[in-house]
Amino acid sequence: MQNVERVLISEAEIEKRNKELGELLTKEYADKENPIFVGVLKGAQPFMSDVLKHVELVHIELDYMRISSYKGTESTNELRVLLDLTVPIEGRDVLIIEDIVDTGQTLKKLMDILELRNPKSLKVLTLLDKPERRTVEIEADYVGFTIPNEFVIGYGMDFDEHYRTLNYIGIYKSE
Ligand SMILES: O=P(O)(O)OC[C@H]1O[C@H](OP(=O)(O)OP(=O)(O)O)[C@H](O)[C@@H]1O
Ligand code: HPA
Ligand SMILES: [Mg+2]
Repeated sequence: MQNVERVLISEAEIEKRNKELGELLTKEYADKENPIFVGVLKGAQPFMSDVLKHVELVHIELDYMRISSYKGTESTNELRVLLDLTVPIEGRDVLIIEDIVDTGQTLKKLMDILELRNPKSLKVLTLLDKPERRTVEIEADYVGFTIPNEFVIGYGMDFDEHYRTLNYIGIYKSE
């Protein structure tokens, strides 16, 4: 496929890991009273839907936020909240669901915003973690895969809004 240097994580590997993560979340959130899972749009959408197929709980509320910063392969350092939660999270167990933690700027900003609303707990699930690029100190609680310092596309992740529909994760090849 054009502009895919190579496949980094196949569809089958993603599926296998999603099942493990879903089963883990099922255990972790079974006894929580009023949990809410927050998907970060747009990138986390395919991962969130697929992982939730393996979460065997019916008492979890779902909501979404949208924060955007990337132009091409670089963070603009100008983070904007484009869509906010529709419900209060005070006193609730909140799980942020991300596709990737790269510099960590997006997650840091999101956590700062949500902490101010006094949740009972605030945890993070990310499909991918790219620790080599971190510019702020922040770690996710649950990680699907730790990846090298490469720009990735597919399975929700874009290069200028393209490639999100690939069913695998590839390394982007610039011309
Ligand atoms: O750790 P960081 O360097 O901040 O990068 C990670 C963030 O960047 C991407 O979002 P993006 O701003 O591209 O929005 P999108 O999900 O709509 O593509 C990704 O979905 C994460 O939210
Ligand atoms: O490697 C990446 N690919 C796509 N979007 C991203 N946003 C942060 N890092 C990445
Ligand atoms: Mg993006």
